[in-house]
Amino acid sequence: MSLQEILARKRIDIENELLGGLMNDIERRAFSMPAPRDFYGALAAGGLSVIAEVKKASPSKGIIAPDFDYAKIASAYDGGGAEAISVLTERHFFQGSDTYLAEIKELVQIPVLRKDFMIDERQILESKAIGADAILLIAGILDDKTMRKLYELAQESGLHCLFEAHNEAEVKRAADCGARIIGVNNRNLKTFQIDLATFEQLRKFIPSGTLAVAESGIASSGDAQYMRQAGADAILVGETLMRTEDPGAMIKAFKEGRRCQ
Ligand SMILES: O=P(O)(O)OC[C@@H](O)[C@@H](O)c1c[nH]c2ccccc12
Repeated sequence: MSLQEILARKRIDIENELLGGLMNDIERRAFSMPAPRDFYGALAAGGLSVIAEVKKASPSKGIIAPDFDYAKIASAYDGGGAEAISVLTERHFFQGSDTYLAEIKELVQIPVLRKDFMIDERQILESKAIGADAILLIAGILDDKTMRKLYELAQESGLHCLFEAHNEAEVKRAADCGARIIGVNNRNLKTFQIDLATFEQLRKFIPSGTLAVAESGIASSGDAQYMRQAGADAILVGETLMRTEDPGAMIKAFKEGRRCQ
C-alpha cells in the first residue's frame, strides 16, 4: 500500500461525503461550534509537551489496538498529563473515524488534533464541524499554493495547524508559509521507514519562535529525552502509547525523563 493509494482513496471519500447538500450541513455545524481550544498555547507551556495519539491501525503495522477502547485511552492520556490528543480520522488505512474525534473532544479538556490527509479546502470546515482544534498539513503531499490556502482557511476557522515535514526543503516551505508549529516526521511516508535522527538533522532549519514537534517512532523515555535534547518542544507518540498497559504512566515518564517498563 502506498501513499498514492491513500491519497486516491481520500479524494474519493471527499467527493462522496462532501458533495452538494452535505456541505451545507457541514457549514452549519462548523459555524455553530464553540471557539477551538488553543493547541499552540498548550504545546508552548514549557518542558517537553506530549501529543498522545489515538490510532487503531496503520498501513505499516496493521492493527495496533484490537480492543480499541478509544474513550478509555483518551481519558488515560488526559489524566497522564498529555498536552494534546491526536486522533486519526482516516478510515481505510488507519481505521479512524470522525466520530472518535467528536466523542473524545467531549470527554477531555485539552485540545484535539485531527490527524488525516488534508488535501481539499472542504476538509477544513469539516474538521471544525467535528470538533477539531487543530489539523495536520503534510508538506510532502501539498503544493505551496494549496498549503497556503488550507492554512489561510484554517486560520479563518480558528484552527491551529501542525505542519509536517520530512526533509529540509519541506521544513523551509512550511516556515515560508508562516507555520508556527512544525513537526518533523521520523517516518518516511513513502517507505514507512523510521529514522529517529531525522528530527535531530532537521531541527536546525525550524526557525526560532516556531514550535518543533518530533513525530513517530518514539518507543521509550530514552527516545523522548533524545528528542528533547535535540530541541523538541513536543513529541507526538502513537503506537507506543496505544500498546502500553498504562499510557498515563508512560506519558509521565516521557515528560520527566524517567525510564518506564
Ligand atoms: O505511532 P507512531 O510511530 O508513534 O507515530 C505517530 C504519528 O507520528 C504518526 O501516526 C503519523 C505522523 N504523520 C502522519 C500522517 C498521517 C498519518 C499518521 C501520521
